[in-house]
Amino acid sequence: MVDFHTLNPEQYAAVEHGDGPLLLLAGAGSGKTRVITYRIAYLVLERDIHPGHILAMTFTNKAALEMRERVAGLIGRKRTAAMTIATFHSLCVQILKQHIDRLGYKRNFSIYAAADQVRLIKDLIDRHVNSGDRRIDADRILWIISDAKNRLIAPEDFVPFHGDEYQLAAATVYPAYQKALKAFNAVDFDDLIMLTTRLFRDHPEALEACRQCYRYLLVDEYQDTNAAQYQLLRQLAAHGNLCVVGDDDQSIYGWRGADLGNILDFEKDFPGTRTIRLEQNYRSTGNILAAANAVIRCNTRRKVKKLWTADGAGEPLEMIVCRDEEDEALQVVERLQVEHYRGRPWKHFAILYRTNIQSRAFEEQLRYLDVPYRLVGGQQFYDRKEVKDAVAYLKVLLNPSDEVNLLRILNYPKRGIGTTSADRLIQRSSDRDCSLWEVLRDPSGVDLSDQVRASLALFVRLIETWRYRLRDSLDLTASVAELFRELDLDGEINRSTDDRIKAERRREFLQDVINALASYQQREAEPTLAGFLEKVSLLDDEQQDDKDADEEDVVTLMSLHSSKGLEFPMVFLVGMEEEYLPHKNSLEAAADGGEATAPIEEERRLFYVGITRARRQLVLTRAEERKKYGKALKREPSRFLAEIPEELLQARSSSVPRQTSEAEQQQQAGHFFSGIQSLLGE
Ligand SMILES: Nc1ncnc2c1ncn2[C@@H]1O[C@H](COP(=O)(O)OP(=O)(O)OP(=O)(O)O)[C@@H](O)[C@H]1O
Ligand SMILES: [Mg+2]
Repeated sequence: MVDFHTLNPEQYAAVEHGDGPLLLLAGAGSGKTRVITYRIAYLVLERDIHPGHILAMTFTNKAALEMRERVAGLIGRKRTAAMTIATFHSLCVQILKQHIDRLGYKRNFSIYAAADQVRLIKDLIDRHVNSGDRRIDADRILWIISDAKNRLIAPEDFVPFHGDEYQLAAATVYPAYQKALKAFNAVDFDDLIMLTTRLFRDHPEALEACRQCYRYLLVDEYQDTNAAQYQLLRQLAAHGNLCVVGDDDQSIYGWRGADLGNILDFEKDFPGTRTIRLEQNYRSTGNILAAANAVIRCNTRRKVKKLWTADGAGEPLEMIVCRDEEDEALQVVERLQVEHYRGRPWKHFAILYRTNIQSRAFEEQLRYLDVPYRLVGGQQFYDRKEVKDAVAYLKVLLNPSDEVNLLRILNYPKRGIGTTSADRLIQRSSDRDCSLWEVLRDPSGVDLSDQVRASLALFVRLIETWRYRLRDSLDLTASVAELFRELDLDGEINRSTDDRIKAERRREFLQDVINALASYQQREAEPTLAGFLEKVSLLDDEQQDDKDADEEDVVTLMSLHSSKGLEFPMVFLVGMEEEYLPHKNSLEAAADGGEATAPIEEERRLFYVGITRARRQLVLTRAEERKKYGKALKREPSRFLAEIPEELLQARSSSVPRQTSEAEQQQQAGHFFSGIQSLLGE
C-alpha cells in the first residue's frame, strides 16, 4: 500500500486532483517531482487508470530513469513497465517510428546529433555560401537553425533579420540543410519535436491515435519547455488531463528557446486550470533556504513565492576565497576529504560549475588525491573519433541513405577511395538526383580508376552482406564484434598513431562500444540495432555510462545546468566570479541592450538552482586570479555574492587543515570579507 499521508495537504490536493488541467507552481525542493510520482501511483491505484494511458515527461534521460524507479517503488515494476516515462525527445522518437512515413521519411531514419549536423552544415556552407575569403562559422548557423526549429519556424517561413550576415547565410543554408536531411532519411534533435508537431497538425488520425493512448499527461520541469514542446503538449492534451509542475525561478534554458511565458501564461492557455502552490521546502536547511530566497528576490520578472522549512537553521554557508584555479581545486578537495574522513560517503558531495571547462583543475586534484569521482557531461564518449567511426558503420547498416555517415566510412579503414573519387560520386548523386548509396551501387559513368571501382564494389558488398546478417542476428553483440574484427578497426587505430598508449586507449573506447551494446542487449527484452542507435543518439549531451550513479560511491562533478532536479547533502559552488556567474556571454548580451536585465536574471536563476541543490551544507568558492593563455588575470567576485545576507556566510570551518596562505587570502578578499571576519571572531 502506498501511504499518501506522508504528503502535506497541498501536495495531497495535487495528487488526488481529478481530471482537467493542473498547474503546480512551487519553489525548489518543495516536492514537485515527488507529487508527480505519487500522482501517477494515485491514478493507477485509486482511480484504476490503465498504466498504458499515462505519459510522464522529464527533462533528461537520467531524470526519466529515476522517476521510473521511484514509481516502481510505489506500484511495482510490472505496472510501471506499461507506462511511458520519457523525455520529449524520446517520446517523439517513439511517435515518429510509427508515423514518420506520413511525412515522407522512412521508419529506419537516422538521428543526427551535433557532430553529424555540423559536418553537414559545413559542407552546405562551402557549397552555397562561402566564396573567396568569406568564412562562415557552422556552429553559429546551426544555432540559428536550431533556434528557428524550436520556435517551429519551417525553412520556407524563415525570414532573416535585415543585414545580418549570419541570418542571411542561415536563410540559404536552412532550406538546403532540411532538404539534405530528408534525402538522407535523417532527422536532427530539433526535428524530432518539430516534425511531431507537424505530423499532428497535418495528420489528425495520427494525433487521435496518440490522444487515445496518452490520456494522462504529467510534465516535470515545465518551466524549461520551449515553444515547440509547448505546442506538442497543447496538441496532445486537448482532453485537458495535463498536470504540469515547475518553478519559474528555475527556468535556465532561455538560451535554448525555453519560454518562461509558457508557465506564466498556463492558466490563460488552459482555461479551468487549477493552480496549487507548495511552500514548504523539505530539502535544505534554514540558512541555505534563506540565502536562496534572498538571491532570487532580486529578480523582477517572477511570480512571488514564499518558501519555508521546518528544518533548523543548520550550519552557515561557507565562503572560500582562493588564490587561483589550482588553489581552488585543492581547497575544495581537501574540504570534502575532511568530511569524508569524518565518515561521510563520497556520494554526498557535488562540485557544480557554470561551464564544463572549469572541471579540469578539480579532476586533476581529485585524481591526484585518489578521490573517486564521476564527471557528468564534458568530453563525450560518443564524440570520440574512433567511437563515431564505429557507430557510423552501424548507422549506415541501418540506413544506407545516411550520407554523412556513409561518407565517414567510405574510406575508413583506408581502402583507397580518396576525396577526388568521393567528390565525383557525390557530384553524380546530385546530378542524377538520387542518393549517394545508389550511385555507389552503380557507379557506371563516373570517372573512377579500376582500383577504386573494385574497392567500391567490395565496400558495397560488405555493407549489403552485413545489413542482412545484422537483421537476422540473434546475438547482436557477437555479430557487431565480428564486423569490427572483419573491418580490422583495431588495426586501423594502431596505424593511426605511433603512440602505443594512445592507441591502446582508443582501442579501449572501441571495445566500450561493444560493451555498451552488450549491456543494452542484456537489458532489453527485444534488442535491435535501431533500438541501440536510438539510445546512443538520445544520450547526446548527457552522461552515457549505464551504471546506476546512485549505487556508486563517488563525488559528482557537473555543470549547474545538469544539476537541475537533483540534491546532494553537501554542495560546492565554485568559480563565483564575474564572467563565470554571471557568464561572460550573458554580460555581453545584457550590454547589447534589448531586455537588458533578462540575461542577468537567467544567470541569477542558475545560481538559485545551484544553491537549492544543497541539503545540509553549501560551500562557495572563488579565485582571485586565473590563468588565461598562460597569463594570470585578476578576477572580480560575482555580483550575486553580495545578495546573500552577510550573517548567513562564514569563512571555511577551522577544522580544515590550515594553509599558510589563508591569512593572506582573507586579507586579499577585501571589502566583501571585512564584515564577515568580525562575525567569525577569528
Ligand atoms: N511531504 C514530504 N515529506 C517528506 N519529504 C518530502 C516531502 N515532500 C518532498 N520531500 C523530499 O524533499 C526533497 C525534495 O523533493 P523533490 O525533489 O520532489 O522537490 P522538487 O520540488 O521537485 O525540487 P526541484 O525544484 O529541485 O526539482 C526530496 O528529498 C523529497 O523526498
Ligand atoms: Mg524536481
